[in-house]
Amino acid sequence: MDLTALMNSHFNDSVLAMQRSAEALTEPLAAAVELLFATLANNGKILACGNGGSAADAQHFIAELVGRFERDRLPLAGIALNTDTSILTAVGNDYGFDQIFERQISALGQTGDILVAISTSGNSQNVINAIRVAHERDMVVIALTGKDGGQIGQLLTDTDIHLCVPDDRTMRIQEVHIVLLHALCDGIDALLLGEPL
Ligand SMILES: O=C(CO)[C@@H](O)[C@H](O)[C@H](O)[C@H](O)COP(=O)(O)O
Ligand SMILES: [Zn+2]
Repeated sequence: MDLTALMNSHFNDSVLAMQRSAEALTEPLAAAVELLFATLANNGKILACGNGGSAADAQHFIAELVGRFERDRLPLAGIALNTDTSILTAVGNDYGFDQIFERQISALGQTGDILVAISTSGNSQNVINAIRVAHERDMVVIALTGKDGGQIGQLLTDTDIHLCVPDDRTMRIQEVHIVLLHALCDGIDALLLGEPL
């Protein structure tokens, strides 16, 4: 086993995934910034969810809205739906794991809010259910997926934004997702505060 070659392949593969994503996703990413900014300016809020590494990404993104990204600014309205262990265990235990996000959207989501739905496969049932309920609330969805977009890709409407990473490996997709989420934060700050540093 040539571990050095294996480790090196991760850097090379990640660069390739970034390059392919830059070509495919720069325009919808800019549209997503405008949508998020308009929502926040209209007193809407951002709800985000995902499983596993994508749960970490969702809470990372929301922390940078509520706290800050690179520069001081007003706090922005966002909630990560995968962070409250009491809600997750109660809803998971009483209603099922597939409902852990949709129930929170039923409780908190309003027309004019945005759901940021993160799933590398596009096939996580609890994220699919979250999108269905968000649509029932007339919320717009920004979906971060990968592979072929999975069932989530089929579920999105023309008013939603689909950021589907053109790669098949979960880790590569997640690596691009974190760049997308940081770019969204930077874009929001640029519209709020002016040119980035
Ligand atoms: O972080 C990783 C793999 O890199 C895992 O924890 C991964 O997020 C989990 O297997 C998730 O359950 C995958 O869900 P999804 O991205 O397909 O919606
Ligand atoms: Zn991981």
